[in-house]
Amino acid sequence: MRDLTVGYGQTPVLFDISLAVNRGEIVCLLGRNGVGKTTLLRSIIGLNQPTKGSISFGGQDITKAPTYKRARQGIAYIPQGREIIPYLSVLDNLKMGFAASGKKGNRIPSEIFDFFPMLSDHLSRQGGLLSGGQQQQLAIARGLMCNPQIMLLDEPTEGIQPSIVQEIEDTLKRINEEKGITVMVVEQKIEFARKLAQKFFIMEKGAIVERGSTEQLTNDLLHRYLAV
Ligand SMILES: Nc1ncnc2c1ncn2[C@@H]1O[C@H](COP(=O)(O)OP(=O)(O)OP(=O)(O)O)[C@@H](O)[C@H]1O
Repeated sequence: MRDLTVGYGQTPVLFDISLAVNRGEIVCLLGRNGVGKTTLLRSIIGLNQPTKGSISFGGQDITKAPTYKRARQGIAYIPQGREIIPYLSVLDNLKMGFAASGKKGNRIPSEIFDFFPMLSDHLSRQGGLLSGGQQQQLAIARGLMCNPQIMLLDEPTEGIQPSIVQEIEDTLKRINEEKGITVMVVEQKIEFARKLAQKFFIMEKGAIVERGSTEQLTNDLLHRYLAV
């Protein structure tokens, strides 16, 4: 991403953001509420359009590509709040991944149940009847159905009980290691982000103000940019 400037109407929200994520990395994006983290992820998948700057993915300029093409090129977006379709079954929620990837298919690959064994016990249940943690796992699994190269996750641990947070951390690590999928995660839970990611970016007022490897994520930085 180079010099990306994005706004809502006339109001700019992201200012000249430049950042790079290498293939196979896990990176986290941190910052207080309202600094622009969600807008940044939405810009990568094409739900917000920049007024300036560019985004390239796998060497291709995707700045003007529509969202569905970005999904087909290998970008999966797992939004804040998960956006499971509540009245569809777990199975049908998963099958939506076929539509997003542009590939025809009817059978859910077994690896989905290998990463998320819980789902196989609930395939015929309505998605909206799952717990928050189970819905989050379903949302990640639905993203994985698109066979992505990168997964963008917006606060995957929000409102989720600690045991499931640990499961999500372990599964994301496995997905990264076993499938080589790059992961970019927006997080408020610092310990989760620290354990999961190798690199961090901190945002403040629509700009990246600090970046580095997670070992460099000192308490001083956390206090300065994340304490409320
Ligand atoms: N649809 C919208 N229309 C107008 N302004 C918006 C819209 N969505 C977000 N904003 C504004 O853009 C700014 C950045 O919001 P954004 O949701 O990207 O921040 P965030 O860091 O993800 O916050 P949070 O941690 O609360 O999710 C905020 O000032 C917000 O009020």
